[in-house]
Amino acid sequence: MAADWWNPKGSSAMLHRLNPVRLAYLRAAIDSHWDGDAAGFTPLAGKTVLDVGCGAGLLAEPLARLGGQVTGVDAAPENIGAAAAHAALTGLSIEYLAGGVEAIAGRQFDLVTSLEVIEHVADPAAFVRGLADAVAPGGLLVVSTPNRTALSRLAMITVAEGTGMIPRGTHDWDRFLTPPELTAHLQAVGMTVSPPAGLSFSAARGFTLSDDIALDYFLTATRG
Ligand SMILES: C[S@@+](CC[C@H](N)C(=O)[O-])C[C@H]1O[C@@H](n2cnc3c(N)ncnc32)[C@H](O)[C@@H]1O
Ligand SMILES: [Mg+2]
Repeated sequence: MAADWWNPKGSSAMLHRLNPVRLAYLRAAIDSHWDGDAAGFTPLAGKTVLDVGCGAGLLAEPLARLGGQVTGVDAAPENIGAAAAHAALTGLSIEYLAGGVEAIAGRQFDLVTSLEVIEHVADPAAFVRGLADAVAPGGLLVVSTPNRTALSRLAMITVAEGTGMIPRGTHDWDRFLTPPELTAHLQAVGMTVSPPAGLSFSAARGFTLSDDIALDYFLTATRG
């Protein structure tokens, strides 16, 4: 699967389709948190960024293009191999490390992202603690994940896995966290959490940012 990551029609097709929408969300979160200029090209200039569960770098690369000094970590070494190979092709300087968040060994970052990862981890409370510990004072954490609803079961398991849009067995619906559950995990480690933003899908418009959090959502949290 590692080599297939950057194929927009391959097994990560869904993540490719999510990318424009989640970059728009991240851009707005970055500009609002650091009071940036929404028209600037490099809102992350001078900022360190950690992307946890980076896969082959689908998000890490655009974050580097926004000016961030980006580190990506992923539990699967073959994904890190694919990520490093792709960054070399595109000429981007990104630090990639295999492992969980512990791979960064106590370092802290201005922006920490972990999109579509926590639904795959065995111990979400411990994972959230690791994310929070990696956020520098004054920093920002952005997480996205599927909600645990009848809609997410239908769309992501029955339809997406049933038709092969997402590889079968990718998701365990019972592990999905609702926004209140994920918010509670973040608050338990001292983070201040903003209300969730929805990532919804319609046949006519594809993926869009919306108030509808039934399918998938973002949470933004700050230290303090
Ligand atoms: C669905 S992919 C998302 C990739 C990327 N964040 C994106 O949205 O394009 C989930 C990734 O999380 C990684 N992963 C799962 N559990 C992890 C953990 N505990 N620490 C770091 N990476 C993890 C997997 O290897 C996989 O690459
Ligand atoms: Mg997932």
